[in-house]
Amino acid sequence: MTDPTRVLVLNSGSSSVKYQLLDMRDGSRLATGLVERIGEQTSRFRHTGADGGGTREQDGPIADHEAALKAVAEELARDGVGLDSPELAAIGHRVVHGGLFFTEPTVIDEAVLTEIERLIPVAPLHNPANLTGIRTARALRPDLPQVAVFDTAFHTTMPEAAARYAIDPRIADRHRIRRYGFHGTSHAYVSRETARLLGKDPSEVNVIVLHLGNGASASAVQKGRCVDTSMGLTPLEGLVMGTRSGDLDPAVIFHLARVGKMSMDEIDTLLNKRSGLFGLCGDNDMREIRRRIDEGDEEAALAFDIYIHRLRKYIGAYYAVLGRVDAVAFTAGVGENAAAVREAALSGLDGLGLAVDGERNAVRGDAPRLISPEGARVAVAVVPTDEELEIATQTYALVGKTAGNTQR
Ligand SMILES: Nc1ncnc2c1ncn2[C@@H]1O[C@H](COP(=O)(O)OP(=O)(O)O)[C@@H](O)[C@H]1O
Ligand SMILES: CC(=O)OP(=O)(O)O
Ligand SMILES: [Mg+2]
Repeated sequence: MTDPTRVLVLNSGSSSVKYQLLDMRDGSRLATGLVERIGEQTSRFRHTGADGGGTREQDGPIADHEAALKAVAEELARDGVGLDSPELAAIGHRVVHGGLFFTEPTVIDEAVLTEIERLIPVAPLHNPANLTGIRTARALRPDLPQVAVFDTAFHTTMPEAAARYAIDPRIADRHRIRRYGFHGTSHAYVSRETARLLGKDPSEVNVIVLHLGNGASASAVQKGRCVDTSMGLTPLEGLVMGTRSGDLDPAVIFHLARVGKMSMDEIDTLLNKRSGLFGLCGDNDMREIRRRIDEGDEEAALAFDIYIHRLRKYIGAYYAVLGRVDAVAFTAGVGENAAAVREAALSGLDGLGLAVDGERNAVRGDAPRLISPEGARVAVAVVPTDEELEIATQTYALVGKTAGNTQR
């Protein structure tokens, strides 16, 4: 029998599961899908078969991540590519928080599960969902290698000056408080693809990557290595996000507790789930915000301005961190689709060699592309991220290695 060549990737988020089944011989997608709003009455499940065909949708409550994964397994089986398939080589899981311990993709065993569990206090929205994904998949296919690919891994190269907070290091170390950074799989993939777009090796270029999805983060990548990123101990720090505040004076928390009489849990929920664009104007979808701005809505316009102001500050900061910048790359849902965000983020920065060409910026598409004017000192690019492909690639490489199989 030939070696199995398929990898299933599970990206279990706080309230969603995204998945892709890939054939690693050519990277083709045999199935993709998304379960959204898990735990609510209005859950939605969209499954798409090979070559983007045979999309099936289901609406209705899906109680938890375990139920979601079982539904995913059933849909895959209906397409004849179920988890029992002998062609499946491994399952790759996105794990958001890997602390400092995990710097590489890792085959999951009991000790790895224990460590991921130990990190729950610093990733309460994400790690429990990731663990459920792993445990459910293991129960369905106990014989199959399961690999964890960590959001934090790419950022473990950050120098101490960038990774440490200015607090007593003994207290910081005791509680493992430092800046870990997230979305690393995306920052790694996009910085590499940006170098490729420029026709260079990643070791030759400095890139500022702006991952603007529902969660959003920026990173400074120097010659292929991350030297700074905007998320910290948890995915709350940094940019203004869909529902997260990003940076604020930590004293806001004391003030809300002492003067506002809010509990720690209430403040946590406020800053993680009821802030950012949503907290500012009641919408977290950039499409809706742009639509409201076009209709003259001032609340939406201010939310947009606050979002852009923060983004510009990080671009300037990472310019200084890197010293020389070869490219700025926009990625994820907002970065790939919202031309208005890209234009506003870089307007008036010609002095830094940064500019966006209006016509190029208006072009839509799935391919990496330049949006800076011809001959610009710094390339500005839209580079679609593909966390699932990157996780599959890393998973397959590791499983091949582990099995002593160097064939790719
Ligand atoms: N055509 C579009 N124009 C502007 N924003 C968009 C568009 N499509 C998606 N988005 C934004 O992308 C966000 C989702 O980004 P995504 O990277 O998929 O996030 P996540 O992986 O965190 O769920 C949406 O909330 C929306 O704000
Ligand atoms: C780490 C993080 O913020 O992830 P997401 O954008 O998927 O919520
Ligand atoms: Mg995302």
